[in-house]
Amino acid sequence: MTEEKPMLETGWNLDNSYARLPKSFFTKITPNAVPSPELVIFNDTLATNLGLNNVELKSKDGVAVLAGNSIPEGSIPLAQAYAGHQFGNFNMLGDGRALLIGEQIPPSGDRFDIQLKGSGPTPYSRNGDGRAALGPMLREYIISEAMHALGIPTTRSLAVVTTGESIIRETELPGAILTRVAASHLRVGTFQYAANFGTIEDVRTLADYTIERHYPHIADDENRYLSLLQEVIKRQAELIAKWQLVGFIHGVMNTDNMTISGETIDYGPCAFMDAYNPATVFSSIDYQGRYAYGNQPYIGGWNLARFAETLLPLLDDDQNEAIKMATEAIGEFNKFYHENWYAGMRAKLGIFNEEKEDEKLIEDLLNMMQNHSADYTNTFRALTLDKLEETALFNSEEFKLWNELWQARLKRQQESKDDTLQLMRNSNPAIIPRNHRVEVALESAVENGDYSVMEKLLEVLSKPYAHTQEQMDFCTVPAEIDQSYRTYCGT
Ligand SMILES: Nc1ncnc2c1ncn2[C@@H]1O[C@H](COP(=O)(O)OP(=O)(O)OP(=O)(O)O)[C@@H](O)[C@H]1O
Repeated sequence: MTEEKPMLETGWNLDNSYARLPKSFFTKITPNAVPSPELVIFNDTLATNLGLNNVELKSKDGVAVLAGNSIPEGSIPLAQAYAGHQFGNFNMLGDGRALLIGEQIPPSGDRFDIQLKGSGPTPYSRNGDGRAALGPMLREYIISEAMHALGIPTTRSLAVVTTGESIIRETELPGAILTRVAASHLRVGTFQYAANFGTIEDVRTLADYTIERHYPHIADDENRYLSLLQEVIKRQAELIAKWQLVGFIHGVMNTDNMTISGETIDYGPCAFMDAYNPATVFSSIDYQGRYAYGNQPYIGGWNLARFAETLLPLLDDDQNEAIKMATEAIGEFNKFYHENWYAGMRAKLGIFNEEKEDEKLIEDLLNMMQNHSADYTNTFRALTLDKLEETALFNSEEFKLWNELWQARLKRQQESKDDTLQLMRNSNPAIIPRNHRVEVALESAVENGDYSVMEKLLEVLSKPYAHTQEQMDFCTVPAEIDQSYRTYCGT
């Protein structure tokens, strides 16, 4: 008698709350099958956290789901409608190459969107082919996971499968699908879509849905829609401060790339800054420097003002009153942002409490770093490890004076040297995903099918605050970084 094999439980436990919104918010869609899906990278830890069965998901049937060739039980696949300001211009957009297969509810009871990016055309594809190339999907995988390890709210990456199909960009490229995991895919652009193409009731429905999903504690507030605006403003202020503190440049802060949950989304032309310079831009299409590092907080405020506009009819029947409320709320963004950034900067310098002169201490350091083209990450790392000779500033008189002031400042606080050091270690990463490292890993994977470089990189990036020699060797910036790695093209 043959032994009966136990059925493997897949672990999928999908709900489709988004599909219960009015029909205008999405289009139900069956994914286009791809010829020969192959799993190339898989996030075991994340899969486990999602309550998924790793073994099953990596099997042929499991990979078919990650490729959109089969739909898991309980899934209602759909493309989400949204609009957005792209480089300041308003457009109707929507998931043109992605679909939501549902919301996974692990035993913890949390809810996570599971989205396939690169899964084929949708009614929102406009002229696009609905597909994604392997390189950019691996890039999103690496950087989003690195951001998570740095403690920055972000969408996550569960897997990348190659499709067996070539796609045409400037050249022929291997196609791929990324499984993206997010608190939700609600964007400022989702609200802009409802406000511009729907009714006030649509905006209200969307706002109520958002409150229930992300901000249930404000549900009974006197003006829940004002509270929603204030909460999103707070989360974005926290998020953008975190970006600035690690030198992350998002690169394409269009309103459709700003989430309502406060997670970082869309890793297109993003990168981490090497030499400190607020004017740094990575995207090859950002001619005006709109999305330069130093502009990110301003753009954050601009995008949130667009969000506020969508909520005006819900804030107050008297529109003058509504505008007043919204303006006041938006005005708070700068304050929240600055508080978060300033606290983070003090922590980077090992400072626990606040003194009036701290702002000047920070400002002076940043100015010196800019004047000497000092590497952002490595300067703070050198301060953390007391290896001042490793900073580009070391020989300058100005720095010597600054260092004396800093040391005196640290002596004025009660915390022990060890506590100070620990604070700095926890606030200054030893390693970030340097663009040239990422590009080398991608080249090896895409050109040679060798994923070992990427896997090693992911491993090192998963412990960014471990200041071990091995970690730090990864952080070295070669003198001759290939400048072509500094611009980004193609999706
Ligand atoms: N190859 C493509 N085919 C169809 N639509 C596309 C394609 N590439 C981008 N789009 C659409 O163009 C818009 C802007 O693209 P962008 O590159 O910012 O987004 P994305 O990376 O595809 O998606 P996301 O913001 O979800 O990460 C989106 O609506 C996107 O769906």
